[in-house]
Amino acid sequence: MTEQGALATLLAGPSGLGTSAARLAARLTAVPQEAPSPEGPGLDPAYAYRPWGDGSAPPLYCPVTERINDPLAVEVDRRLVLWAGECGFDEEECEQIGKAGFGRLVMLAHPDCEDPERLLISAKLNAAWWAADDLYADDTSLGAVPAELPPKLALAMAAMDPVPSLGEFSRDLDETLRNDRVLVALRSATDFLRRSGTAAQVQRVCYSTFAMFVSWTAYAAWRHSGKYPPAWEYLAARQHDSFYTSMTLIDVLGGYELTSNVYYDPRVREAAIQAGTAAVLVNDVHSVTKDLEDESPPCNAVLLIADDRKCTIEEATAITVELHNDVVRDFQAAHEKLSAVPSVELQRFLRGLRGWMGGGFEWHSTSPRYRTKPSV
Ligand SMILES: CC(C)=CCC/C(C)=C(\C)COP(=O)(O)OP(=O)(O)O
Repeated sequence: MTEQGALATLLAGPSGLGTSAARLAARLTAVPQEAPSPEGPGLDPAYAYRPWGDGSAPPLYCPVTERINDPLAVEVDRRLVLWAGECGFDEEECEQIGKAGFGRLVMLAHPDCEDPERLLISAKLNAAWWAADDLYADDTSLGAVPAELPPKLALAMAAMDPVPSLGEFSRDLDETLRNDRVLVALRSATDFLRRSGTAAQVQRVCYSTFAMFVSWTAYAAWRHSGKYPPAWEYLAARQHDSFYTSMTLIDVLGGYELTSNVYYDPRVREAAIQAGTAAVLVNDVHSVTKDLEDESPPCNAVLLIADDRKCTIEEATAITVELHNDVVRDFQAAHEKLSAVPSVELQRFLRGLRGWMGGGFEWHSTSPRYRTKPSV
């Protein structure tokens, strides 16, 4: 099969109702594959076993970090904090946003973007998502109340994806959208994305955010009832509440577009969800101490596995690391398979997913947000 044929095969998809998944799978396996490396996938120099935390847990198998440019991170964070103030966050909140280093996160996670203003697209959206996550969903000390979350998220959707006017019924909505700093941030960040992204890219960001919100409401129900779920159920929700949402911006920041039919091709989507899930498991292993400090701890893979298996946090951490490492290996294999497809945009995007994981690891390892408080 020619390389053009491989792309056509990838994009052709099933041809009608009743076409079985097996037929699609057969087509995809027809994509010519590179001979597997005799050393095995683990020795790809783009990946490494990376120690993390205090070094006592097993290392995370993770892509290496492609770029560390501290002056660029400082500049993105400077612009981000100014924007946060314009959205209505107070001085202390702006300081917290600056300290967390969401600008540094995007510098690390989008190695193919040099422009601080373009990086700001991702920095603003990530900061706005985290503000909603902390203030509405997770952090009891910041006023998050599980029973109040769903209606807040409905308004968050209206902020990102403006609804047409309904005359007098829009007045209160408009006022609320102007006066709540989280909603202002979500609206402003999405408007900023609209200046550079195509309609399809913007809507893709909105809808993946809304899917993430559904998972947040599941966590809220579990916290409200005090009936925490088994780990498998949490992980099913976590796959739609992952850094996949942040990764929807990879091509926007790279200055190209992965067209929707390629972006949503099941093979590409699977690889993207694997990357997002792996990256968010890195978040869960780094968040354990922070989450345990909450009087009603948010859901976290390590804590739920410990509860399920009646094991220690250390044992549950090791299980979570192993799960993460398997997901990364699955992503690596998917990337290798798709590397035969002759699409410059697809290849850049897949590399972008890998780069995001490598940057996300570095950020979690260094952000004060996940630094455990020194014991006194
Ligand atoms: C908030 C955001 C950037 C969304 C994408 C990834 C995601 C859902 C999170 C990192 C939020 O998860 P979590 O609440 O566990 O994060 P923290 O541990 O509070 O940083």
